[in-house]
Amino acid sequence: MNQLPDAFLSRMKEMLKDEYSAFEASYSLPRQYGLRVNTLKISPEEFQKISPFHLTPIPWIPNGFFYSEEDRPARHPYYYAGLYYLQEPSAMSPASRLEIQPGDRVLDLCAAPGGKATELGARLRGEGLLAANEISNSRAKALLKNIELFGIPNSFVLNEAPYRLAEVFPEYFNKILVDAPCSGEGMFRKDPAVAGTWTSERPKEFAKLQREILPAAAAMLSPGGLLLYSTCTFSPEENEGVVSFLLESNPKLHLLHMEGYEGFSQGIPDWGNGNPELLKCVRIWPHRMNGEGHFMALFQKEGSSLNHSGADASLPLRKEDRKILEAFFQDIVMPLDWRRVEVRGSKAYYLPSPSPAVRGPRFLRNGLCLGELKKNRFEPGQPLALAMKKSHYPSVLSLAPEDPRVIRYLKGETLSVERHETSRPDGYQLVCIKDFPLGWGKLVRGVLKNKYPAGWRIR
Ligand SMILES: C[S@@+](CC[C@H](N)C(=O)[O-])C[C@H]1O[C@@H](n2cnc3c(N)ncnc32)[C@H](O)[C@@H]1O
Repeated sequence: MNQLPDAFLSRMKEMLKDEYSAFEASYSLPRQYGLRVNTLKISPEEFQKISPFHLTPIPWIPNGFFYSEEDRPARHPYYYAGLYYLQEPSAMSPASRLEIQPGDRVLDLCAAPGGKATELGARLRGEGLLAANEISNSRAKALLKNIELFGIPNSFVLNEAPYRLAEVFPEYFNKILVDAPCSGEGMFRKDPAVAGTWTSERPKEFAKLQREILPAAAAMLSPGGLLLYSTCTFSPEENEGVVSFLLESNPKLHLLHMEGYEGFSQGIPDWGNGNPELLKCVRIWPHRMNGEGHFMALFQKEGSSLNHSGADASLPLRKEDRKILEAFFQDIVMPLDWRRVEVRGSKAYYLPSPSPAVRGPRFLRNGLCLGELKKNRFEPGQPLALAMKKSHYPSVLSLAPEDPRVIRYLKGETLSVERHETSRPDGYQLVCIKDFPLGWGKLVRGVLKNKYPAGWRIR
């Protein structure tokens, strides 16, 4: 670990007093590696059975595991099947403490690269809406890819400033996560470069930004709805200070207790405006548990939930498009509500329900991309493959993890396939690793043409 900034250390000394030496000593310990199972695709128990990694459950996250540095799960084909997300263990906490029910209207306002949005989306189980927003265009693209990899079928991916979204979605969402841009003091052990960019001005600058973002989130929260604010930093002004500001400026918001864990510490009222309610906030300290550091506050807005029963907005499907789509989808054993299928340009999408008719915000994706309509035929898309189960498609090439063709498939190479390996001798095959789809291939006389998208291929 490089030398930490002096101004940071002396502020932490003042904050932590007797505990400071334990905090400082935690920086000489190795960082923690975490993996969160995608429960849309596999249960944590089943994953443990098939996983080749050294996993130990993370006690405060039901689907989270510590893994060993030598495991390298980012290189394993299961990663490309979207079976898990690699995430620092304390960063798993915010999404786990925002209760999600299938059917909820969920907004992740600062979502890229998707560490928390993928978990929120998985817990919707395909019902309701996940709106994942990211202000930076390049980061929003990474977010989209992670949402597609996870197979989340009911999402919007947006690229907007929070205040612009607030104009479009007044009191619309009943669950909102604001995992705010912050000075990142809890990242110093994981990513020493963050320590290099820290200055003593950073907390104040970020607190200003957080005070701009949170009112927009509060305006989009429906009565009775829940808002979780989180940062990965320790500075009081970005945490208890910002929470105090939000409570003072929004009298309808109240703090709630979160499901505890022995290592969680309370917020400190004196680090905000002295309001004893701040004790309900949670601080994760690296010297008190096996995580790098986080802060969370869970708010509820007064009132009871509004009924958003507005009709879903989808364009009518042209007869000829539907005919082409039906020819492909008649084979797929996956429930499809045709009122939610929309063709834009040459691409077909499956819209979430609800799918509010909104104008104005920049969308990177509105619904699940099913694939492309070509002249009188349909080419299924990569996001569709990842949102499917092996049992949904009648002809599957199921490869064992150790089969060298898995890596060759992920590299975009053409594969040889024996006749007995698929049910159909030609046409589209859903290529799977064990039971989990990786993408499409098209079989012609024993040769599988690779349909794995060029931008996703491994080198
Ligand atoms: C802590 S990161 C989010 C991490 C993400 N939730 C995850 O778990 O993968 C904060 C995000 O806020 C975005 N951001 C920066 N300025 C912003 C602003 N003014 N309004 C909204 N988001 C902003 C950053 O681009 C960054 O992606």
